[in-house]
Amino acid sequence: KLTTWTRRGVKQTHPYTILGDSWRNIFQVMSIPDFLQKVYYMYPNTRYTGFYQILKPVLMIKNPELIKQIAIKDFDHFTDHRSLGTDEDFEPLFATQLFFLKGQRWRDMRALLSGSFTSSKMKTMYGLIAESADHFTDYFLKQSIDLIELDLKPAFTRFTNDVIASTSFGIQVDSMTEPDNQFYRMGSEIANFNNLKTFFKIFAYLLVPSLSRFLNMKMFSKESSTFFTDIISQTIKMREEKNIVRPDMINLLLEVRKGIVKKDDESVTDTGFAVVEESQHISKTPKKHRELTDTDITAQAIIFFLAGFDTVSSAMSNCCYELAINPEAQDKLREEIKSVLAENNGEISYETTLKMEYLDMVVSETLRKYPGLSSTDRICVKSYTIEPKTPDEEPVHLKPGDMVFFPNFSVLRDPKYYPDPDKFIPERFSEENRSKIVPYTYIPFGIGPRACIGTRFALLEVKTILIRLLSKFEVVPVEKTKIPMAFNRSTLSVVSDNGYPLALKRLK
Ligand code: HEM
Repeated sequence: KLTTWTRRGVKQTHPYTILGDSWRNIFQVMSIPDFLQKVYYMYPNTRYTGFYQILKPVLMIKNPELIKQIAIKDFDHFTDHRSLGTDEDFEPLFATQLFFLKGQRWRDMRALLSGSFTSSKMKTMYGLIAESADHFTDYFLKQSIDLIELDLKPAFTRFTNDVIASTSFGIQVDSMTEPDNQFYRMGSEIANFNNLKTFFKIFAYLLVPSLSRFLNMKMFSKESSTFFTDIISQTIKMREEKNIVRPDMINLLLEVRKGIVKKDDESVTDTGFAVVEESQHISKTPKKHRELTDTDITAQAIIFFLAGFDTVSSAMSNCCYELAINPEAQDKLREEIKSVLAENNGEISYETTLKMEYLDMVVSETLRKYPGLSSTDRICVKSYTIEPKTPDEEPVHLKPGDMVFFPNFSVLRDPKYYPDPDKFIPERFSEENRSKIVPYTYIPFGIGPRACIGTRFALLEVKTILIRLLSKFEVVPVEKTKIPMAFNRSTLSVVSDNGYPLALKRLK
């Protein structure tokens, strides 16, 4: 019987012996957000609840102050994410990605990469994002029909694919007009964690890593690893031989490798309320421990792809879904877009994008209702005790290897922090209301030194596409649009189970 948490004095779920609580997700009886809600509300007045991911005991931390304590104040005890069993000598392209690196290796890499995600670096890359957004909008503008019915998610996925191809791999593709291009095919293959084969690979890694190694079961196919490695190494070679400078991520990483540190222009406006500032932990880490190899650069370009492909297209889709079913919010946003553009001679630039306050409120509220990842984990790396705060709590002793879990989705939908949590209310994030948000409850990008590194990039992409789309089209619901949304049961992200059937209505 799985009773680890009961024995440690923690209230726990009622798991099955072999699959723990995961049977609901394995057999897709329940979506992950719905499962989180079930555990979160099982013992309403507790700060934490124990549950089991297959056989692994996991402690769900529900209280925002305790989340802060673990993720920020006592971060040194919880520096890592759960590993998927692969390690550097077995599959370097997977294991050296920032998300999976551990301890000092993670700190060094994060410190090296963080300088590439500042506001002024985003401003430099804005032109590339805007170019892909123009191709995307032109594709629809060229169609001579007034009402284009489509599933918006696959369309946005093609857009985010093209942005990462351009900004992280240095190549230009237009996946709307060339739907079968090789980059999109290979990218979709590595980013698809929902197929049965990948599911069993992950299952095997978690249960018997040695068997996975023995059977040489790698996360990426040989074809896709070779494809991405070749693109990066050819691009690096060409840039070094011909002294080519392109305002993209590869260029920034090559500068890091050469030790070129360009001073950031701190006057550049930031991309939005949801930005997570880089932590002091990271800025204090020495910048140059180990040189970035070509494999390191490829692995990071791949994680930017994996982390930014589905999350960003989901945010765009969820936002358009909400705007379609809340037409007054859509009209208000379009008014703002039109008036800021009129004040700036119709020019859409990095600066004009960030002048749009209601746009920022709409995006912040979208990420509150639909955080890209419904939860995130931390592994205890140094023994730790959660001291009791109430008479019914006992000290909870955590040892290295124990796993804690932040239910981002449930915190962001908790009526204690966000009244009427299922309603889409951008005004929660107006200048005057922001200060009322309870600290450490706005966590769509995670929290602490290990939070998302790409927050600015993600917000800029979402805003860039929304401005273009909404200035030319109205997004409207169609018969198949499901209200309210039911969540997809096979993914960690917070997305609809019947896609995003909507229509783009050309503005007169
Ligand atoms: C709306 C879009 C996005 C959402 C909602 C999102 C959310 C997240 C979350 C929740 C985490 C885990 C944080 C934690 O454990 O506390 C994360 C990590 C990460 N994200 Fe994002 N993300 C988004 C877009 C992006 C983009 C565009 C990039 C890169 C260009 C990116 C790169 C990363 C990386 C590298 C990590 C691992 C950081 C580390 O372990 O140090 N993400 N993201």
